[in-house]
Amino acid sequence: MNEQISDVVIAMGSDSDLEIMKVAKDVLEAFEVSSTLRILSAHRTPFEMLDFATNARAKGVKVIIAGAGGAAHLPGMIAAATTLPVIGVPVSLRRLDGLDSLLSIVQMPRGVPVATVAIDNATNAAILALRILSIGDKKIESKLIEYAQFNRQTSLAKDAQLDPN
Ligand SMILES: Nc1c(C(=O)O)ncn1[C@@H]1O[C@H](COP(=O)(O)O)[C@@H](O)[C@H]1O
Repeated sequence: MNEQISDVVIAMGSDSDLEIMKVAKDVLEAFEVSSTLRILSAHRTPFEMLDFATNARAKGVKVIIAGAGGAAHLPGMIAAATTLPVIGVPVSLRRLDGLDSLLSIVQMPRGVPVATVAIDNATNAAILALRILSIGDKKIESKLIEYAQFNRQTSLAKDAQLDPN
């Protein structure tokens, strides 16, 4: 088991989610924030998943990103066992196109929130994690401002190219 812990842990239900979830790690890396990838499943490794969620805060984790597909109970079960913020990524599978994952993650009962991003949108999960971390970190805050400026400039350039007249 990987015991190395960063501010952000990116958990996923299976290695088949890795291609989608790895994007969150790449985005965090671009902001110079390290993260730890874990395969944890509420269904297949319930005891390890609960052990992780129960002890995450004490180990220094600040935000948990959790992605899963299908009957995607992982983000909600992690949220049930920690008071840390949990960001859920619905991963799309071949059948049902991710709608099952989305509904499994987003429809949490009152009192146990999972901040759910769009289907397969691990980028937004990372950006939201960075926004949470930026509350206590000026360096991340200024990088987020730069990122928004970059997106603005990119969009303005596309607008200008569309019809230069
Ligand atoms: N939804 C969950 C959970 C869970 O919620 O605990 N554990 C695995 N899975 C999901 O099962 C899908 C298929 O997994 P396999 O490809 O390993 O059969 C994956 O998208 C995974 O997230």
